[in-house]
Amino acid sequence: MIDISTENIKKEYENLKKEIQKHDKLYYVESKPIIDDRKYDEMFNRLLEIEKKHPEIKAPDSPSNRVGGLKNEGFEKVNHSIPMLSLDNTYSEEEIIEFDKRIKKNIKSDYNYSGELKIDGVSISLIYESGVLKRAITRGNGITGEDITQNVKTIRTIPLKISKDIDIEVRGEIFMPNKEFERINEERENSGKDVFANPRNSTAGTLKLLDTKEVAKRRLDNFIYYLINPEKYGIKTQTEALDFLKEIGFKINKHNKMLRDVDEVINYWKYWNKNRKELEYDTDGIVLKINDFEIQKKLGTTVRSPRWAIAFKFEAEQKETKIKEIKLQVGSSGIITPVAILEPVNLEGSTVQRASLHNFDYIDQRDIRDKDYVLIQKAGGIIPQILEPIKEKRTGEEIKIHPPSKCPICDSETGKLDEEEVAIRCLNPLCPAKLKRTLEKFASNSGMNIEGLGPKLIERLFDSGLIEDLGDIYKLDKQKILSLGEGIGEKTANNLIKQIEQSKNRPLENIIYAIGVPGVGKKIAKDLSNKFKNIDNLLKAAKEELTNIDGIGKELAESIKSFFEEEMTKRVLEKMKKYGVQFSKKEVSFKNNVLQDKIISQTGSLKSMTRKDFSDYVEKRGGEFSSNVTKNTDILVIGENPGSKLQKAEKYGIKILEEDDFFTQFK
Ligand SMILES: NC(=O)c1ccc[n+]([C@@H]2O[C@H](COP(=O)([O-])OP(=O)(O)OC[C@H]3O[C@@H](n4cnc5c(N)ncnc54)[C@H](O)[C@@H]3O)[C@@H](O)[C@H]2O)c1
Ligand SMILES: [Zn+2]
Repeated sequence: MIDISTENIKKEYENLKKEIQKHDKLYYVESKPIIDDRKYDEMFNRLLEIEKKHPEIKAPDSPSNRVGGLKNEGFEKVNHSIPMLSLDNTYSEEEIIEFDKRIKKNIKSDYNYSGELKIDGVSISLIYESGVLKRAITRGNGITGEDITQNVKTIRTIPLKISKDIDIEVRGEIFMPNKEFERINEERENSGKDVFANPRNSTAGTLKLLDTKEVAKRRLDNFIYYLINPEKYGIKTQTEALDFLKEIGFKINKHNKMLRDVDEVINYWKYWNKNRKELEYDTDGIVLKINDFEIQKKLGTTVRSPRWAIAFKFEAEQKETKIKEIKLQVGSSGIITPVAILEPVNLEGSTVQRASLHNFDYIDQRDIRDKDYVLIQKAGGIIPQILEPIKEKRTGEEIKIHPPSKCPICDSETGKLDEEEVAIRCLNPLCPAKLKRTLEKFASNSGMNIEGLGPKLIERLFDSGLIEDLGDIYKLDKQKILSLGEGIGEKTANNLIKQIEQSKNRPLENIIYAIGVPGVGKKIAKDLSNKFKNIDNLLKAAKEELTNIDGIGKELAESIKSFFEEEMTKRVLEKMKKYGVQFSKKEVSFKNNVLQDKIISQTGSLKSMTRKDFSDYVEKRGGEFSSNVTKNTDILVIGENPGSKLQKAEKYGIKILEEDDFFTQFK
């Protein structure tokens, strides 16, 4: 006879296992989860429950055998000195009380807890030899991790050297502050890339980057919370260990607290459950650790997690609301972003009435439809996010959202710039939506800096037909401006004309930024200006000349070239030229040209000046500063801890000079 209930359990188990494996991959490998942690934890706990009751059906490849963590090609695999474990977790007070009871039963002596915030980041092991940081390893599968030392060295709050010349291994969490998370996601959305679901995924994604320079640009931070082999330093408790770590130079979370009993634990949890949004980083619970290391040892660990610690997760507030409408917004680069307009609800202290749906893949993966009831939450405690539709509430009136084939503003064809992009764009270069936004950028401080030409006025100039492209700004005269009527007097008109006149002499880098070349921000605009000196050279630039510039890859080079090849760009530039806009870099004559026409690069940190000052130093003497080493580099200057540029320079046979020698030779 077949036992139906066992068969059913088996089926449930297999499905759960597959489902968890799928989400593990999305979460750990791709940093792109599509369900929230609570849902994941529910599935995982159910899996554990089944395995406990029916050990005979436990699969050898069960997710419960692995600790999980980030895995990626391209980094060296390293074994951990002792395993890096996960933590058991719970969402309920009862289970915390249970946990404490279990401890009490097993331990006869007095004990207390170290209460710590559970920082939602990526765990890291740091190895110091004679006080110097030698290695930084990810958790990986808990036994073997990956060496990401170069990336970790870019984090300013991780000491490269500690205050004692000792051998030591410590562990902690690398995280991305919420502000930085917001900034990066905004940048990604604007350039057509997929966004990160939360700061933790953004941290994981960043640490996996193969380009260390790119990592350095994202301001990661850290807290250290473990000391390996504390007895070596005569340390007996977790609280002492934290003090010691702080003393020798590590960053420790200042909200850690010694807790004497389960009531204090629950109060600590309650306090932070309520107040965590005041923190500038994301936390997803508290971690309780038995304070005394002797007791920790007695309790021991399982393959997955220590028995002397537990994570008590916060309630991420989730609310239900209804999508009133899905609006399509067109940005300055033509990217079409779907935005959900919601029935207003209060979520963690503020009213939420809209949430970006980011792109059409996001909608598709979660099957979100117009008029759906949806579950919302704040990512990193700040940005409202639609988690999932509540399918049970569907009435049949919900409308599936498809990527538009026509631009909602100008009705032109839409498409992708390249296969890897998730974003859909309006392909019409004259699209009014793009143009209004481009005009705003054009007039902004970093662009042509035309004070008084703000979004409202742009809108009016545009709607009245006075401006059809960027060049038309220079055709404006007082008469035309006054013809806009209401609210615009002599004074405003005169002032605007004066501002427009002055803008004709802005530096070349401002112009390059202002005309809105897709993917060209302030920094690249500056590099282009330094390299090409005038717009005609830039128009003629070969792709290789562009990719030689730091930060310009093949794709960007292509998009720059195709921008300048467009008829519309040429027409606009012609028009601007005709009306007297200056398109050359103003050459300053140097008294001292010791570095004339030389390309100088630098690696390692200099004693005497910052990188920025060094680059100015070089430029003031007629040279060109380049942040990477190519065959064309003339001199590489090396400071402390030189990086891989040194090997590159050696390979190309480039002249290498120590800092002091360089400054004596090229005063
Ligand atoms: N949404 C999804 O699709 C999905 C998929 C896989 C995993 N997950 C999430 O990932 C979790 C599993 O990841 P995990 O194994 O890192 O477990 P975890 O994040 O629940 O807890 C363990 C980790 O907490 C961190 N931590 C932060 N502060 C700490 C402190 N003060 N002391 C000690 N540790 C501290 C450490 O990195 C430690 O490894 C799951 O609980 C789930 O929420 C989600
Ligand atoms: Zn359009």
